Amino acid sequence: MSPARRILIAGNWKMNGLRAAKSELRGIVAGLDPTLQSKVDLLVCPPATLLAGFAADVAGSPIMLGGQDCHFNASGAHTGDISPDMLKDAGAVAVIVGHSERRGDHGEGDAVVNAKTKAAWRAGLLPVVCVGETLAERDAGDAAAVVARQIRQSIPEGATAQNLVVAYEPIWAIGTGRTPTPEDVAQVHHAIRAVLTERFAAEAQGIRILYGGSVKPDNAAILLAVPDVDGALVGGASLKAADFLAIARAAI
Ligand SMILES: O=C[C@H](O)COP(=O)(O)O
Repeated sequence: MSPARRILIAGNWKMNGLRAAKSELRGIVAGLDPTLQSKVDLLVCPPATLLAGFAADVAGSPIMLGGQDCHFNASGAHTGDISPDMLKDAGAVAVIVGHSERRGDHGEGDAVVNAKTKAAWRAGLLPVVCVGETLAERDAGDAAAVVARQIRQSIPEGATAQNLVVAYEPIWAIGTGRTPTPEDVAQVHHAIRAVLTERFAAEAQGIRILYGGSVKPDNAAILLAVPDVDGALVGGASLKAADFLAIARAAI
């Protein structure tokens, strides 16, 4: 973790959470302390149905809200979709794009992720662009190459340290309790930094690269200490305020 890059701990609630889950959000806000606030950025990405209702609860706190996906258009005839402008209007400052569950469940390829990233920028949102390899790709020794290709194709020209976050999420580690070794994480994050540098020169040094995939309170410190890991994208463990805060505290 470079001192120039602030740690970001992001929670992706995925398709979990009814209005009563607001108690967990309030628990996160209540659990903040000055040390945590001074060293770590915290982002909560609830389902879109909860965003607007959560905005009042984070007002005045440093907790940021984000969407989990967006359309690449600002408005129009796209039944069931949500635009980045709508997310912003509901209180989001960021949006996850290219999550492997979107890529897998909805057939979203790198070109679509690229368009969504541009759309997020147009709306003034910070995109968190997800990349990651399948187990077969890892077993074939292709993890770094797959991720490098996704970085080249999913991220448009114009990325800067301020307008982009990358999340490396090996698909086989998501929700499985399995994680790569710290050495494996370091190797892929180094490869990501190298491609970002090739494309965005000095800006790449400031772009945060998060690790995601079965991050829990008991493994967070080890994963967050890996070079070039600038934070975490947390799924299951972000649903409980105590676990999310424990992961954030493990970063400092
Ligand atoms: O976006 C979050 C990731 O997919 C990780 O999910 P997980 O922490 O439940 O493995």
